[in-house]
Amino acid sequence: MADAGRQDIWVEKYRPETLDDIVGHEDVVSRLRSYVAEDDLPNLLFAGPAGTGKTTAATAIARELYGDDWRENFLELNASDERGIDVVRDRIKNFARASFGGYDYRVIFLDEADALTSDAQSALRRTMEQFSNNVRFVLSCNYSSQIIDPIQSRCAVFRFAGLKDDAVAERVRHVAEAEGVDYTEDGVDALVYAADGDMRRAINALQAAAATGEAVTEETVYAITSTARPEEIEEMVTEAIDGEFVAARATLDDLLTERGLAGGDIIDQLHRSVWEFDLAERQAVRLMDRIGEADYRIAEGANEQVQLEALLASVALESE
Ligand SMILES: Nc1ncnc2c1ncn2[C@@H]1O[C@H](COP(=O)(O)OP(=O)(O)OP(=O)(O)O)[C@@H](O)[C@H]1O
Repeated sequence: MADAGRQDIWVEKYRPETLDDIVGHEDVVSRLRSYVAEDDLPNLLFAGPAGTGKTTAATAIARELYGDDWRENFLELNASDERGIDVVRDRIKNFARASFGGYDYRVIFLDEADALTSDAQSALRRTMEQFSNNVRFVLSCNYSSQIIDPIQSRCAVFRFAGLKDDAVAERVRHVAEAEGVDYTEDGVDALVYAADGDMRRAINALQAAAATGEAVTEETVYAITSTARPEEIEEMVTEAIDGEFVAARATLDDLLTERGLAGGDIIDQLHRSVWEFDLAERQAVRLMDRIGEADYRIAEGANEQVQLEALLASVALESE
């Protein structure tokens, strides 16, 4: 039953089962494949943004090492589990001590390892040492810099970069075709743009767009994902650069209030597009500087609308 439910979710249904099916990350996959071939797995640290295949790679390794027995020999834990490091440690201990069905070691995948405090990471390091004979750890995090050195030095570190647009597009087409979804090419482009390298986001958006019962087009995708079209962002910036602050502010207001976009997402989109706009280099550099400032202030809790308006105002003032 539970499995049938998971199959309704396309990101699960189309999660690659083997290392070969993982899209992108060719170097990472080939190094992982050689560990599996030699049945000699070190502890691993996977670092990179969400939805790029870290969990998928860990489960693919387990499937390849243990075949049909993979579920009994693979434990997935989330480090940010609110019950804390003690519960995580207890579960690791129980799993590592249970009897082994003929394998030398089991694999524990610890997601969001960077959510652990340094004290909790030190405790984890001791646990890793305690079970180094019969457990291999795969730790997953967004930023390896958040992982304490003694853990990093005990792991082979792999970087999962955001996925390339071509890779996302290809996979999205594959899923759409397998599900018999009608789509347009501009719909795929919009999915790729909205996903920004995150395959989970692309496939989830595809499923949500397909659920409308209409063809997956640019319009449906931008509406569903609360993403501004690149042209809208460019229009807003161009207005500011031309000194038309009132018009730029109205475009911003429309994105925030009518379309319901989050200020942080607009900053991200601006950041991605700066070098694609038709701007003189000096203007692009100035804009980048303002984006950095607004991003920092928003992250510190400042009002998003005020920060974005201030960004546009400073660009508009420079045009004079
Ligand atoms: N490289 C990839 N190739 C094919 N599909 C992928 C890839 N990366 C992600 N996916 C798809 O996106 C879904 C989510 O990926 P996964 O759980 O591996 O992400 P993650 O990197 O572990 O993210 P998080 O850090 O949020 O846990 C998968 O179920 C799969 O459908």
